[in-house]
Amino acid sequence: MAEARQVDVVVVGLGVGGEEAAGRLAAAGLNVVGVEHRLVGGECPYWGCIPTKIMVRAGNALAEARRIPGLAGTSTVEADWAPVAKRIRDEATDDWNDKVAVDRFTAKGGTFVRGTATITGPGRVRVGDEEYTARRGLVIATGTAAVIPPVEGLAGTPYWTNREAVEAATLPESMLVLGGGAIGCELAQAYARFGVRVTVIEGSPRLLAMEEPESSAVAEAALAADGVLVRTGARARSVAHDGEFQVTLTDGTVLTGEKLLVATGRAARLSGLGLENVGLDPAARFLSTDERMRAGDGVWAVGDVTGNGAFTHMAMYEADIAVRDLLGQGGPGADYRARPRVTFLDPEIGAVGLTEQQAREAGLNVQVGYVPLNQTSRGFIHGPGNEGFLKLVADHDRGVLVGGTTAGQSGGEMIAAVSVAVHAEVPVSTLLSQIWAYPTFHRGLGDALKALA
Ligand SMILES: Cc1cc2nc3c(=O)[nH]c(=O)nc-3n(C[C@H](O)[C@H](O)[C@H](O)COP(=O)(O)OP(=O)(O)OC[C@H]3O[C@@H](n4cnc5c(N)ncnc54)[C@H](O)[C@@H]3O)c2cc1C
Ligand SMILES: NC(=O)c1ccc[n+]([C@@H]2O[C@H](COP(=O)([O-])OP(=O)(O)OC[C@H]3O[C@@H](n4cnc5c(N)ncnc54)[C@H](O)[C@@H]3O)[C@@H](O)[C@H]2O)c1
Repeated sequence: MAEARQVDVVVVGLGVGGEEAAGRLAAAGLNVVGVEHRLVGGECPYWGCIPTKIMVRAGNALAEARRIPGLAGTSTVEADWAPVAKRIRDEATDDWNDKVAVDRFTAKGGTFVRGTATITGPGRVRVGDEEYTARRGLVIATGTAAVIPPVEGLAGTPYWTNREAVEAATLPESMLVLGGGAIGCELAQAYARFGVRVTVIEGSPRLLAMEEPESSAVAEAALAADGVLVRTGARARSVAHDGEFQVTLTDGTVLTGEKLLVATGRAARLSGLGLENVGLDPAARFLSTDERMRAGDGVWAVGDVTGNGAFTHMAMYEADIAVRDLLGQGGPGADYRARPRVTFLDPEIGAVGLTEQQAREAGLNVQVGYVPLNQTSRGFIHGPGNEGFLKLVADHDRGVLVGGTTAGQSGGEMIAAVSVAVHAEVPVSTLLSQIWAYPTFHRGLGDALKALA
């Protein structure tokens, strides 16, 4: 093996977090090697956020057109997946080619290496026959991969994960979805709106189980309105495939579908990375980090791999903190109190901070303000498609909001106001004196604040 090449930093995995960290460090003048074995940009642009939101946008256009009767005349809607698949292939993913992203990184002065990185010792990384020694340290940004549950018969069948669902040039006639979290729900609704017969099988008693129960109810009603059959509290006992999928539930029910999408969560794959060579536990679920994103001596970790929230904005946020630390620039450390998330259903479900239950479990003196969207002026005006609610969670003792959910049209936009309040700890008394424009959806936040009790 050739002598190890001396550099400043090696970034392992150039998904959202790694690309941001590597690009920023290279632009700052450091000698940076970025290693990626698939596509630079990672899950979000090629199989995650961007293509799935292109599907959601298209599905929402169909749904809105179907709301014309009763509001504005008549409409005839004929769904066609071809423009969606074309946008995903041509505009979003460049036919799953990352040349533009690689060039963007190298133009900043970074060295790109395509391959699988293994950590061989402190500051040392091997990719194929090459070895690199990083003077300042390593950034681990290896993301997560789909978890495939150990259901009898599932392995070996041609099941889909989000990757195949995103790459589909044509749609199946029917699809079973195992898992009713963010991926399962978003893809179920998008596919259903294009005429696919979709069944969601969720093991826990409700969809979007990590969110407010009201969010789960909204999600379930929205999917049902689009013709999706939702089976909650249902576990798959076995899977068989003979041209079509048969999923047998633990209660004996047999569900069939042309495709089976497995959307049962994602996990960091830490074994095989060589973490033991830098004193870290390869059997851990995630890489735990301090407030500077340090996972160990000379090792930083950012993005999904840290387990602090598998969202693109979290990967970008953590990359910024690691970059500042590596460059000795100081600034604020990681603070997860106001972590926002949006499930892109129609209605959109925005959320930030703690749910009511999480706040109670944290021992806070909880107050809740809840307003159904259809009871606000804008909800009334909007009519069809006005499902949703606003829910605020306050810590009465400190007089601040600690969380909130904004479900409805623009729910993902409305959450911004609650995020500011939670992040900046704006006193509830100050928020109560705020002027909210009429007749907006977000004006309902004023009502929810008044309802805090
Ligand atoms: C269907 C779907 C929809 C989503 N929608 C949204 C959304 O709307 N909004 C949102 O905020 N988030 C969304 N997410 C989550 C978002 O995609 C992730 O949070 C984000 O991609 C995390 O970035 P990351 O850099 O941590 O990891 P990744 O993007 O997974 O990148 C990690 C990279 O590391 C590479 N890698 C791994 N191991 C090695 C190795 N040993 N050597 C070299 N390279 C390696 C991988 O190939 C990969 O490119 C979605 C995810 C999915 C699956
Ligand atoms: N809009 C967004 O920001 C967005 C969209 C998609 C994904 N994501 C990110 O990706 C992550 C992964 O998404 P996901 O939907 O795969 O995971 P998830 O953890 O959100 O949901 C997985 C669901 O599958 C269920 N489940 C697990 N095993 C099961 C089984 N054997 N049978 C039936 N149900 C089972 C779980 O109870 C859970 O509800 C999300 O948590 C989120 O961080 C974000």
